[in-house]
Amino acid sequence: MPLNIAKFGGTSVANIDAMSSCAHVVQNNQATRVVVVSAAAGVTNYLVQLANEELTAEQIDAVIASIEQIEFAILSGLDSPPQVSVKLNELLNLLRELAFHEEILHRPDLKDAMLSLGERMSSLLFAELLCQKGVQAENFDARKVIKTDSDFGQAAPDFSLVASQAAKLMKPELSRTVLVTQGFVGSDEHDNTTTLGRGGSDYTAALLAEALDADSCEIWTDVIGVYTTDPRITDKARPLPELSFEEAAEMATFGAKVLHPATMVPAVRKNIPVFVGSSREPEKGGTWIVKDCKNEPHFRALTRRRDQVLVTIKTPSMLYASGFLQQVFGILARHNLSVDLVTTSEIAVSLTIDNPPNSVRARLNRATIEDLKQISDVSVEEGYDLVTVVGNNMHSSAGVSSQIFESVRNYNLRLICYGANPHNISFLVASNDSTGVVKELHRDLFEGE
Ligand SMILES: Nc1ncnc2c1ncn2[C@@H]1O[C@H](COP(=O)(O)OP(=O)(O)O)[C@@H](O)[C@H]1O
Ligand SMILES: N[C@@H](CC(=O)OP(=O)(O)O)C(=O)O
Repeated sequence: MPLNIAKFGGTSVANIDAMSSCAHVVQNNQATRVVVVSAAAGVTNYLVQLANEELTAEQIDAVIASIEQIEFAILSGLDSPPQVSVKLNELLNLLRELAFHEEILHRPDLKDAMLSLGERMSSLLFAELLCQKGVQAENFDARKVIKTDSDFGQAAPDFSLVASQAAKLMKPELSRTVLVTQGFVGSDEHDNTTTLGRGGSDYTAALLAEALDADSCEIWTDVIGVYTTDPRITDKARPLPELSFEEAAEMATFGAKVLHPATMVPAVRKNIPVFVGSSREPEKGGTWIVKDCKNEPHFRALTRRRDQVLVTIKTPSMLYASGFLQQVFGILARHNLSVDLVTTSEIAVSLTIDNPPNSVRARLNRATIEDLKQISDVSVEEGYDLVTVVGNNMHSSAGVSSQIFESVRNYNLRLICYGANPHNISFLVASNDSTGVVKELHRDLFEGE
């Protein structure tokens, strides 16, 4: 019997109507035996607020009330037995306890316990909805299987442990019941709750697909596939029927929010096709992400990643010196920052760092800058976005770069990264320009066909 893992994102489980569409999707595919759900849309943002912001008691109450409103609205749409509302209230009590915990702003373990609650509530409610629709389904605690390190907020899974736990605890159940589990959530060796980073439910689905040797992994969301660019940027964007693993990984890494950047890693390891489609309009089909595509166009898609910070580190002692870059990257690694673009000159190195709001962990912080200042002059510029052209053989084909640069000739490109791999060309532009840059590129590279 083939096995499919279906993941439903936040907008797909935002309310009872959206959840009902997801239930249909599950019912229509007998192979779907594992369902991964995200928190209802908006809930994780509220939880991040409670975990990271200094709020008054009234403000905390107001945020909790907003979460309760979302969860109770779903509950009221269910014809649910009393034990579901008892369990939901237990989770909400835990939320209240953590929100008012005096150490919540300083303890990453408590933050992750809090952040997990959105997924724990939605999986409870979705499992119940499936049962009411006549599907034999059970809520399953992902923390028993998604074993990770203790890097709270961005925990890394231990693949072999995930595989052995899934084989032991999930596989034997699948002939009996559909398991509805939480995306984004795991646990470390001491059974502390961990989370995989924002958007991490896609990653959970791919990890379980790998661990359970699934035949496919479906990512159900609010768009009918992966588009040539974010359809919110231009209504000319069009869905792609097919993408390669490499192209999808580049798109995810460089900002296509529809997929978490790590999603493709387990899929590639086991060559598992990944489908992206809309849970509201499943009949419209979607994008299949596969190992080998029928064609490999130079230009496949455009992505934009917002909230980039440009850090320039400048020191005359870099001239003819060795070991300076090592020092810089050592400091960034100590502060857990990952760098995207890097350019160097004789006495300066510029690099970009992701600095999104609503991140689980503070990204660029004062302490990092202070440490960098110990070895050099540092300037920090905010207000940039990274625009990336994703495609194939871009570094080895004549005319590719001239087409791109001709298209954006009226914009100031602050930093360009070209040819580090054959699948992308990236440049940093002022945030105010990025919509225009993507639209122009889209028109010139994708709308003439
Ligand atoms: N290339 C792209 N193709 C499709 N959607 C994209 C792309 N880039 C960004 N997106 C955005 O990703 C959104 C879906 O991701 P997300 O909001 O995280 O969904 P979910 O809550 O289902 O996980 C879409 O609504 C769309 O605006
Ligand atoms: N709820 C988590 C994990 C996630 O993947 O959500 P979504 O599938 O809605 O992007 C978040 O908001 O980050």
